[in-house]
Amino acid sequence: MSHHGDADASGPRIRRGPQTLRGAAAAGPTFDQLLLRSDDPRSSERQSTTTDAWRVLRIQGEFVEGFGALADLGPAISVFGSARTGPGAVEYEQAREVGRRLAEAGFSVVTGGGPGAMEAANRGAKEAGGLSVGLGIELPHEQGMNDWVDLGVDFRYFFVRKVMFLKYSQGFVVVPGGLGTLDELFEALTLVQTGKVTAFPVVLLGRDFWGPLVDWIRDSLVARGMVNPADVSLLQLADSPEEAVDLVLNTVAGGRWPDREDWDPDHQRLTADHGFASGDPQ
Ligand SMILES: C/C(=C\CNc1ncnc2c1ncn2[C@@H]1O[C@H](COP(=O)(O)O)[C@@H](O)[C@H]1O)CO
Repeated sequence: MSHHGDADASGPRIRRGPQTLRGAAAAGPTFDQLLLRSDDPRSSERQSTTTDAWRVLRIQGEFVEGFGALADLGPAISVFGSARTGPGAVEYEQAREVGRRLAEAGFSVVTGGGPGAMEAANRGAKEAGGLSVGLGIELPHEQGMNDWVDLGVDFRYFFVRKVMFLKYSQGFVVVPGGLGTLDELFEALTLVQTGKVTAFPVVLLGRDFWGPLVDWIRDSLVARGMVNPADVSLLQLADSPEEAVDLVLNTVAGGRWPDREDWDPDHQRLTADHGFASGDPQ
């Protein structure tokens, strides 16, 4: 699907679930906006209950579709990063190289299916002959799945989509990004920290970009007792695509990362000596 020509005389194109809409047909809220609004003018208690009940079924259907589409994916790494990093930018080329190296190592590459770093990682994977996966999201005025996705699944709900990233990936490479990237990064870290998932490697590519965030976590959050020092070691910093891919794949392949034995149930956190083979995140 090309991105070109989306905005013409009839206005920008948006997607609502399986529908692609323009102009008058695109008026009105998205499914996410309807779900999350608290001031729905149409909602008597009965209508609201009925509507939400149907939404639950739609959400259920989205899980079923996602699980069905991805069940046979095999080894996969997710790449998160800015939707706004354009071709030619250093970060775009780095994400592309990450996608390429992961594919060459036999891993499927999973992204949010959008533009920027997502497109770059999908592109690298496809160029290397790997399976390039996009978990798209319905957004107002979204541009649609990028051209480099081979297996694309669209979601209406961010939270359903996040489950798919976490369920079907053995690790994460995170390239520079904004709020969406931070959301995905911290979702993964929180689930590891709280023992909701078996831990997996999280590699941050770009020491200049991510270093200050890791410093802040250690110097402020750890220093104030809000984060266990061991949790900081869940993050691994890399300077190059090669290093990022090596770190994530070494950890997946043979590294020892936290499992249930490293979980301290009394304190609801990882023990400090779990031996995560991450190297120094500083
Ligand atoms: C803003 C633009 C396009 C938005 N399209 C997106 N499509 C798919 N996934 C997206 C999109 N925007 C954000 N995401 C998800 O969040 C991460 C990037 O967000 P950030 O705020 O840019 O860091 C990314 O990993 C996606 O999963 C085009 O102008």
